[in-house]
Amino acid sequence: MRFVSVNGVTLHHAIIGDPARKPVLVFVNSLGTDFRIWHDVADRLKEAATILLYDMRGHGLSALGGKAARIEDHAADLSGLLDHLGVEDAVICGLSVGGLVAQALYQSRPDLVRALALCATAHKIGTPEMWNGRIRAVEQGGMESILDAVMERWFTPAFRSSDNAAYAGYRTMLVRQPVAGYVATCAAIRDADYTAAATRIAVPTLCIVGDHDGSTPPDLVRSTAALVPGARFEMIADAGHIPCVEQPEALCALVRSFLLCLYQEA
Ligand SMILES: O=C(O)CCC(=O)CC(=O)O
Repeated sequence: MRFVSVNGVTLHHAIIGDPARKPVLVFVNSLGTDFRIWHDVADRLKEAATILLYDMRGHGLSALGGKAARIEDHAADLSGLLDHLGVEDAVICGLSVGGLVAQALYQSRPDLVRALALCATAHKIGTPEMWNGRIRAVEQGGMESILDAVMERWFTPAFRSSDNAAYAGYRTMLVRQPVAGYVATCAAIRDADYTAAATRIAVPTLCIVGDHDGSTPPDLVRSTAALVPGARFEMIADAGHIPCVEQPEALCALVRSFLLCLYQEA
């Protein structure tokens, strides 16, 4: 467990392996989660890559930061963290809003990005009306008020069984995220549109989605892949919005073969 101050924000992160060793694989969490969602994936991929995990500001043990952060501010946090660690070229795997941050990082600091693994994410997520409604609900009723609806988008019915302890754990993860961090990140997603930027991505890109994803459905992720020149699209069976939790083995197989192609070519 490590902490560093970047752009005046304390970021909680963890490194598995030596950051000087390639490839470095960075995982960026989704809205309402923290880097523990990557545990099963990191464990499986630690032989293939050095792994960097961090909590986006306003989530997990990272600080909220002093102002309403846009996706570009989150990308600046990530570039600051990579600069601090001396990582010069990394594969960025971002889940949902984490994938928006990955796209923003590529826009602002393409020198840091060897490739993109865009997981359950898109060039644009949701509508302003949807995000404003979500923000209002959380401000008025707290995280509990959205819990059941979020879980239906995140996980398949099979995972949402009452005797699944992991399901209970991820419910707790969501309700324990700070309201201020959650709301600020909803606003950042609402205001982000990488449609034009996606057409200018010139690094290898893998777009992945779960077949039961209720937050960024397969057709949306497929349309993002179609915007990015040469991007590959893959769908994982029996997974909702958080395939790193529900189907870590399938996700790892895709990421492992992506890494293999990248570093064999180099
Ligand atoms: O997961 C994200 O980062 C944003 C997409 C979303 O709305 C997730 C959810 O359904 O709560």
